Amino acid sequence: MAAALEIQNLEVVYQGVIQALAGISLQVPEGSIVALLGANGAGKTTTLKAISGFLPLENGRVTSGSIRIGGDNIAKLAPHTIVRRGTFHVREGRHVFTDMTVEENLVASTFAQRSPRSRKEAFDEVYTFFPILSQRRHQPAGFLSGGEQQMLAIGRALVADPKIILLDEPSLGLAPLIVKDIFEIIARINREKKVSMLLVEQNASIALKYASYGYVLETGRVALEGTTSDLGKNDDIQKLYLGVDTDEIA
Ligand SMILES: Nc1ncnc2c1ncn2[C@@H]1O[C@H](COP(=O)(O)OP(=O)(O)OP(=O)(O)O)[C@@H](O)[C@H]1O
Repeated sequence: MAAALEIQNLEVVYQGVIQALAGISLQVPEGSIVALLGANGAGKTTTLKAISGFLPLENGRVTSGSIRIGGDNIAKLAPHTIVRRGTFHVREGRHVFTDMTVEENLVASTFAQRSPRSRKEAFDEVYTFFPILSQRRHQPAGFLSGGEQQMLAIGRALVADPKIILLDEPSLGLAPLIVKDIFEIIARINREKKVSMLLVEQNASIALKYASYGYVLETGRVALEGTTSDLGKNDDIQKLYLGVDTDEIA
């Protein structure tokens, strides 16, 4: 299967000295959901920022390696060019414009729209996936619950009609039932719109459930990779990420 995203030997350095990624390689096949797991500071968010072109904003730099989207190396492109080519980064912490209404937040994403469809069509699609946003469309986004803000953050990505969405910790700080609802919709977007996803999650059990393949990062390197069904059976993953006491089971 063709790759929506292919990273080879990627190295990233912040402030000229802090090496955050020390040569990682990974692939997201077209139409798939791939999980990126790892402890705090392993380099997950840095990987997403390298793809979306955000590193220079934090004095970070790709020092070596390639990031290919649809075959083209985008490692040196500016963020607005990358998003217009179909890669949308839904950042950790539900970045929405809190003083703007739900619909104004969607309008703010139209600069990145790839398809010629009208705003109305794009917004109606968001409201079909997230009906609660339609009810709240004229309210300031700051009045939404955490779960609704996460839905809006994903809705803003949908407006752009991306080929691939980079999702950074969509479950963070949300109640388990809301997390399940949001992931069911993420899975529908992936299935129905064939949008590929690279998913960073601390919640390994949910990531392994919805992704088909996963990579585990450790201090800037890929320590382990495999299908999510294999990773779910791995002793280290069970101990470190799923809270299973494998010694006790044995
Ligand atoms: N803006 C920055 N300036 C300097 N160092 C940074 C910056 N952002 C991240 N780092 C460092 O790069 C490494 C990787 O950080 P990163 O945020 O990518 O990890 P992570 O796996 O996403 O962790 P978390 O789960 O805590 O978000 C860490 O050592 C971190 O301290």
